[in-house]
Formats: sequence, C-alpha cells, structure tokens
Amino acid sequence: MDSSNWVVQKFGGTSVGKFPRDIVEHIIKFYTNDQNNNVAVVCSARSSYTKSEGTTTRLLKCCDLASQEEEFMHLIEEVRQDHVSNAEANIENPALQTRLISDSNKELDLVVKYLEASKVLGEVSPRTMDLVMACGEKLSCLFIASLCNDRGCKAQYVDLSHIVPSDFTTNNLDTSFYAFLVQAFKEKLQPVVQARERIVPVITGFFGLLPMGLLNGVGRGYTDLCAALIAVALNSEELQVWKEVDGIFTADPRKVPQARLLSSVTPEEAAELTYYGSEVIHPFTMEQVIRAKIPIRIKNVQNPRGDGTIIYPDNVAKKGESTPPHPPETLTASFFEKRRRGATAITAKSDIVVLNIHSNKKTLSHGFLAQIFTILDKYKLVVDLICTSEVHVSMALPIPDSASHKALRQAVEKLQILGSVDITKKMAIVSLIGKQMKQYIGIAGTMFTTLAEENINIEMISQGANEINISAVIEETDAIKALQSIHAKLLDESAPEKYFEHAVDERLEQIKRLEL
Ligand SMILES: Nc1ncnc2c1ncn2[C@@H]1O[C@H](COP(=O)(O)OP(=O)(O)O)[C@@H](O)[C@H]1O
Ligand SMILES: N[C@@H](CC(=O)OP(=O)(O)O)C(=O)O
Repeated sequence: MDSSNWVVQKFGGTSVGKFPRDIVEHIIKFYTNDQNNNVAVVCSARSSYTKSEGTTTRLLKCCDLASQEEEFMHLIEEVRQDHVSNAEANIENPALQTRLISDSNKELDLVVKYLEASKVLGEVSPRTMDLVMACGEKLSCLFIASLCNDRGCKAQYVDLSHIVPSDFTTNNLDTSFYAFLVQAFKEKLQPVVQARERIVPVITGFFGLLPMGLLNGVGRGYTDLCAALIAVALNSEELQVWKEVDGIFTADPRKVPQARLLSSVTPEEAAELTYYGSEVIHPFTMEQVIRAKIPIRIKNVQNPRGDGTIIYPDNVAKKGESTPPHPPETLTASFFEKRRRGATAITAKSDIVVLNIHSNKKTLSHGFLAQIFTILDKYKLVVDLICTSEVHVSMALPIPDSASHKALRQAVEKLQILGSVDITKKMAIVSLIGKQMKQYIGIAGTMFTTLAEENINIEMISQGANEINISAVIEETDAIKALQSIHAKLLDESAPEKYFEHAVDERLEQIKRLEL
C-alpha cells in the first residue's frame, strides 16, 4: 500500500449516531475508492440525539453514581440497549452482527466490573474514570469498523485506550508528551500502513490512560486532539473534522440565520471561537497539525461534497515549501477570504458569572491579585475575562454546572477576606473575533454603539491580549439580540457600507501617508 496520501477523518458522536451509513457509503468509501486516498477514521462515542444524552455523558454519570455508592446499572443497560439495537438495525451480515454485539457486551461487562469496585470504595479515581469513558469510543469504533466491513470496505478496529504505559508519569501535556504519543501511534498503525491491501483503520478517539485522567488533562472533545496526533503520525495531507454544519460560519447559524459560511479561518481565530462559545474544534488540536503544516478542514456529514472551512495560518507555507507565496495546493482557490472587513465572526458564551472584588486595602496592591488567583486556582475556577485597577478587580467566570457553582460559593467565602465581593449571575460574553481587526480603527466603536442602540447594558469590556478578540459581558437574555445586531452591522455581506465609514484600515492609511 502507498504510504503517502493519507487523509484523517474524525467523526463526532452525533454524526456516528445519526448518519453511520452516510459516513461509510458517501464519505469513507468515496475518499478511498473515488479519491484514491488512504483513509484513517477516528470516532467519538455515539450519541443518538445530543451530546448531553450521549454515551460519554451516560458513562460519566455512572462514575458519579458509583462514587456516591449509588446504583448505576440502569444507565449501563441504556448504553447496552442503544448499541445492540443500533447493531441490529445497521449490520446486515449475520456473522458480523453477532460478533459486534458480543464484542460490545464484553466491553460493557468490563466497565461494570470497574464501576462495582469503585462503588464499594465510594471513590472513582481518574484512571477508573478513563477506563469507563474509553468504553464509549470503543463501542463506537467497533460499530463503524463492522459497518465498513459489512459494506465492502475493509476496515480494522484500532484501540488506543492503553497506548500510554501504566508507569508513565507526567503532569504536563507538553511537546515531549505529544511527540511520545505520535511515535506510539506510528508504531500502532504500522501494520495497517504496511499492509499490501488497503485497510481503513478505525481508531478510538480515546487515547489514554493519562496519569491525570483524559478529562482533567484535555477535557471533553478529546477526540479532535487524537485525530490531530494521528494526522501528524501518518504525515497526512489533510485532517477532516466532520460535523453537522457546513463549516465555520460568521456566527452560530442556529442563532443568526444570516450567518455566512467562511472558506477559511486562522488557527488563532478557530481557537478563540471555541473558547468563547462556538464549539468548533478542541483548541489543543490546532498546534499539532499546524506545526506539521497539515490543513484542517471542517466538513458536513450531510453535505459531503461541500468545500467546508479550512483552518490554516495565512502566513505559513504548505508541506515541502519554504515560503507561502500562494494558497497551499490542497486548499481551494477561495482559501483567502476576499472581502474581509476586519471582523471574521461573532460568538456568545452563556452561563457566565461576573465577580467583582473591591480591596479592603489591608494588603498591598501587588499581593492583592496574587491572593485572588491563588484562591481561584484552589477551587479550579477559570477566568475568561478580567479587568483590573489597583484596588478593584472584575472577572467573568464560566459557571456552567453545579460543581462549578459549589466551587464559586466556596471561593467567594475566601475572597471576602480580601475585600467586598459581589457577584452577578446569568450573564453572557459576546466576542467579536478577527485576526485582521487589530489594523482597523472603529470596529470596537461600532460594536459598542450597536449594543447601546439596542438598549443592551454592558457590564464589562475586554480586548483580548492577542488583539483578535473584542469582548463585552452583557445579560444572558440579551445575547441573541446582541449577536444578530452586531452581525448585521459588521458581518453581513449586505450590510450598508455606511457602517464601515469609521472602520479605517490603519495599515493602508500608513502606507498612503508614506507615499505622499
Ligand atoms: N460560528 C459557528 N460556525 C459553525 N457552527 C457553530 C458556530 N457557532 C456555534 N456553532 C454550532 O456548533 C455546532 C457544531 O456542530 P456539531 O456537528 O453539533 O458538533 P460535534 O460534531 O462536535 O458534536 C453546531 O450545532 C452549530 O450550530
Ligand atoms: N466522546 C467524548 C469525546 C469527544 O471528542 O466528543 P465529540 O467529538 O462528539 O465532541 C465527549 O463527548 O466528550
């Protein structure tokens, strides 16, 4: 088999749940047969409807119940039933179907053993949680590999859940750890790469067991990172992340119907969009592939022939070239957006709490911030935005679940020693993202004027340190109105030019001045 020409395709949990036949018939088979690519597939755990009701969520709930010494078997049976009926509905060959059901049952029986032991102890260690969570990706990949074989596309299930040796110790997911993983993946995939006939490896997006636990180290969405590392290991031409949207839009198309599909975004923009509420791609993914000069393409399972959105730096050459004189060959001609007016996209993040701390001046100002961050760190609270003066600090914190609510309550008790503390709940961060914004004057002005015109009160303002993000904290109930109105003025193709009369391309102006 030719060892080059690899394409890595990552499928999310809801896509595996809703469109497995399309994935095999119109995507995997199309790229292997019609496009003559070597395809490697990475899957997340199956969700039949939404991620919050999917297999990973159910397995994590089992861990939660076991740690409280409570019964969890009803959830395991739900997962079992879901996968058995899915196998019966999709796998036609009786031998393949029987084998898949038996393999799936074995994996679930193993999970029950881990959970029973944890229930006795009343504690689930990060390692046990990883062992339980890994089952989701195992079941999903056993299924997709079986479906490929059922439909005449030779595939092999590849389990990465024990790729990290049990004596491996690290508390850092640093470059050397990623390099170790890439090497381990290369060795694991060697038999498939060197096989005489073409075989599609169907690889578990779970790669563990990590010393600190995959959930602690990487968080939900870890299969994107796994796919990126596989793409590097195979030196692939492209990493394709298949979703249920045509690509990355100027705003969430569910919230802003006028949102436009973007043909390209930079890795920094994709990361900011994900951090600030648009679940586009796990932010850890980009660095690995971009360093290896591999473009990422976001594509739609329901519209497989669409171009999707390319994530690639606008100033980096493609593989094998030293300069970036033109769009890399694998990218479409429309790679570079023609009409960029500064901003690329807008996003909103809900479940934000604003925390204000006013110093009682019993501490020197230089110790004030250090103490605040020590307390927040102790309770593992993340700060999305921060504005400070010498004695006053305002912070926007994502508080999405009951665990973070509890942590916030405990942190506030400690913070009160430093000064007066107040919190405002049910807020949202609205962020305008764009790599080219920094060279325009007037974009922030238009954004804030628009909010004022819509009668939306701004609680906090922040311009990200990387200058590609302008954010405002507003009430959660105003978020959609804010997205739509700012989009209409700064991102709609049909927006009247008058909205841009204050947005001056500063770099262009400087050049003009030099020429005079
Ligand atoms: N700017 C954006 N561009 C595209 N999708 C966005 C954006 N912001 C939010 N989204 C939402 O992100 C979701 C991602 O697609 P989905 O296929 O559900 O992801 P996954 O495969 O990771 O579960 C979509 O439902 C879409 O509405
Ligand atoms: N199954 C895991 C990992 C993952 O990456 O999911 P998805 O690709 O559906 O975001 C989760 O739900 O977190």
